[in-house]
Amino acid sequence: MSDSSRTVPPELLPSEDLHPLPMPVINLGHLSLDSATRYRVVDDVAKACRDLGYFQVINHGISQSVMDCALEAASDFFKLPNETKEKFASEDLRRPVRYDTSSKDSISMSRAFLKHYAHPLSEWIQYWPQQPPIYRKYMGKYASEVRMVALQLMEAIVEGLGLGKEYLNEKFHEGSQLLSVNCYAKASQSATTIGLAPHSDYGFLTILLTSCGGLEVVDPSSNIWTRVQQLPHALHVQIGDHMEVLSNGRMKTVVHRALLNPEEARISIASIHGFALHEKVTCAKELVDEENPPKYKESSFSDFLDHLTANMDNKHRNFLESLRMLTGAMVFEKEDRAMVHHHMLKSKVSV
Ligand SMILES: O=C(O)CCC(=O)C(=O)O
Ligand SMILES: [Fe+2]
Repeated sequence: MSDSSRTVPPELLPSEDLHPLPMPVINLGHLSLDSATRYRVVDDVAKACRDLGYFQVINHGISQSVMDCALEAASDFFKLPNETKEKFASEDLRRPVRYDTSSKDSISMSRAFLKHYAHPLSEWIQYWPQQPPIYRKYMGKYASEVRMVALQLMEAIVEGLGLGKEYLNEKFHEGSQLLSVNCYAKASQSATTIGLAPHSDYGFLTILLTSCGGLEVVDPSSNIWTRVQQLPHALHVQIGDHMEVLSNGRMKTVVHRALLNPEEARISIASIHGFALHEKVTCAKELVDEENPPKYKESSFSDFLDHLTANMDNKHRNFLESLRMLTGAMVFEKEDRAMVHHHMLKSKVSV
């Protein structure tokens, strides 16, 4: 990418439609086969996380009908009358359930979303919408199954980082799961095609289920927006801010956005996995040495929520940047990363 492109506003950067970059595909079922096969899959996951930060998983154990039912429950929720949905409207980021329409964000006008916690399910499900009647059952089933996928992936990722399969296992099991359930209008010719502005997710891992295309990710080697082409039955997985911190920068958070689909309205369900609310995430001490000093300050999910609240009016300041520790040796890397964060101007970090 030439230097001049650094001045182009991110929303005007073209998507790499003609030459979609290869998307690694991980067969999750192979993680539980013999140790040589597992080793190869762990290696593939580690490579995908280091080189790109995103990949797709197939053979993940969630049936198509469970995925379809979750999408149907979400779609039916957004069809409810506004008065019903707005009962969940709140500015308070710590509410168990929040409904909003993003209309305060200047470039995200066409998205409505519902966010709620999902783990432990028995604690949170009582707050979820009771309408449509299928919502709790279908979304609950998907939430618990997708959490199992996230736990298997976390094991593989920490193993791939050389930390061992059991690393932080208990904390991941006790961790939080946040569902971000999004509904985007069909693109109309007069309006902007951006549904959700560029941002990164705060957690370790996001697993995304969508009804049709619209997600784009920044390819880290070219800094070009890349359209994600979802394989049938696959789930899209991407690294979040806290994985960049844990891996001490070996893995990078993924900047992504959602465009409106010109053919149909779109539903997406992002399942974001992190530690429990007050549990601090630090750079793994095993990945810190003289050559690799810690690059980020410790932080928790709760710190992230505080950061969002404090920066409501300053969307230029993203969470990960606020954690970055600047020492002389890191100035280079900071410059290197400047382009990626350039994509996030005007962005909203996503809860
Ligand atoms: O709708 C999508 O494809 C992305 C959703 C997303 O990034 C989020 O909810 O954080
Ligand atoms: Fe996101």
